[in-house]
Amino acid sequence: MWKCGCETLEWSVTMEYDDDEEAPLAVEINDTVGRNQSQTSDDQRRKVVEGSPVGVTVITGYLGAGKSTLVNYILHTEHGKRIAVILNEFGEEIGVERAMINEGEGNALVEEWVELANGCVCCTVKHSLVQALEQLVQRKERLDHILLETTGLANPAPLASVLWLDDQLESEVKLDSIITVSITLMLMYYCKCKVVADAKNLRYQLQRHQDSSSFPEAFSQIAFADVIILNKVDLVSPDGSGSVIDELEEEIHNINSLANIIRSVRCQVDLSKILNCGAYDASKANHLDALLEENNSLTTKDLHDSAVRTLCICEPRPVSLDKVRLWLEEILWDKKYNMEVYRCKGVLNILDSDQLHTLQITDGIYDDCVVCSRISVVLFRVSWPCQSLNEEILLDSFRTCIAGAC
Ligand SMILES: Nc1nc2c(ncn2[C@@H]2O[C@H](COP(=O)(O)OP(=O)(O)OP(=O)(O)O)[C@@H](O)[C@H]2O)c(=O)[nH]1
Repeated sequence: MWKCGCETLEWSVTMEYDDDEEAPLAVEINDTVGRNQSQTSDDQRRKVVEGSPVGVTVITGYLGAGKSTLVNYILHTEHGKRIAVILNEFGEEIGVERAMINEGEGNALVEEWVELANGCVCCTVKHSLVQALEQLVQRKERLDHILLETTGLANPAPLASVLWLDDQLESEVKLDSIITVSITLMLMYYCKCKVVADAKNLRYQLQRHQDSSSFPEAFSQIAFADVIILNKVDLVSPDGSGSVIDELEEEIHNINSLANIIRSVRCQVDLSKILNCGAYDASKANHLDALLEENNSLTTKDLHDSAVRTLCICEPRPVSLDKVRLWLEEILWDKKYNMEVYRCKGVLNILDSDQLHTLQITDGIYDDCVVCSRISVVLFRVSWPCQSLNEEILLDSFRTCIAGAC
């Protein structure tokens, strides 16, 4: 991790994975939120505490696929479960993910939040994940389920081995399922070649990954999934049907014949199909063993697409929303600085506004919305192929968004 700060503008660029692990941040316990949601009787609760381990659902999916949208949907849906959420981010943009999940009406009903920053949960902060799980299971009488949202670049294999094979943990937590959220219409920037991965191109992209020895994220996320949510079908066909999507499903099944594929818009899926799946019973052991074997030879570097880099800009001074929009327009659509941005998300501290603004850009589609009150720091996350990265230009140009700046 390379970091630079000046008096008024702090920023950091994640150049490569940091070996130094940090303990999980702020395990926060909310005594009231979610309580009245539980419909489990005391007897049932005792049984849970004494007997069954807490189920963990791992939510993976490429950058911007809809992982937070899914977590958000689960947390805002009536299911009577008391859920803890573990969030993982590459950089220091802790708070951005959580703001995205709390988007919409009211706060999400969460028993506990654990935030794992400064690295990817599948490699550099794997140990922190184990610590976080250990802390959570100590309070398992308060919990029915744990959701683990990974970064968009996480490879599920190391997580599967931690959750499924760790003897220390296996009596207390249990891998319930790995859910991969896939973007039906996807823009991929991969090395020097730009691939528009609509249904047709996704096949090319997957084939490419299948043939490569590096077994990168998008492919492994599909290979390891128990459930694949084929999200954003609205961007391909209005009613989520059609031969293009059928073919795409077929391709996915060629990679992972066991996965259950669910088409969705905004991850609105039947929760009974994704929670308490018990996907890792004995019958799946051989399949998982084979996949884990395939991943064993990989190093940390192999786990990730080295063409993707992340920049996080933190600015404590309020910014002008109009100027931010203009700034983004120039970068994303006018290509003023000749950069190819794949994903951008942020929380904005807007001048004279006591509301929290989030912004989201995936595949060139812009979303901004007001979610709730008060924020003191602006956070951005931008990922793009490293050959076009120019941090200084981005940072300098972002300064023009500060309210009052010329
Ligand atoms: N059109 C459309 N947009 C969607 C759908 N699902 C999610 N989105 C939008 O896609 C953007 C990214 O969604 P997120 O849930 O933040 O994606 P993510 O996978 O958590 O993103 P990262 O954590 O950055 O990898 C947001 O602007 C969502 O509102 C969908 O089904 N259709």
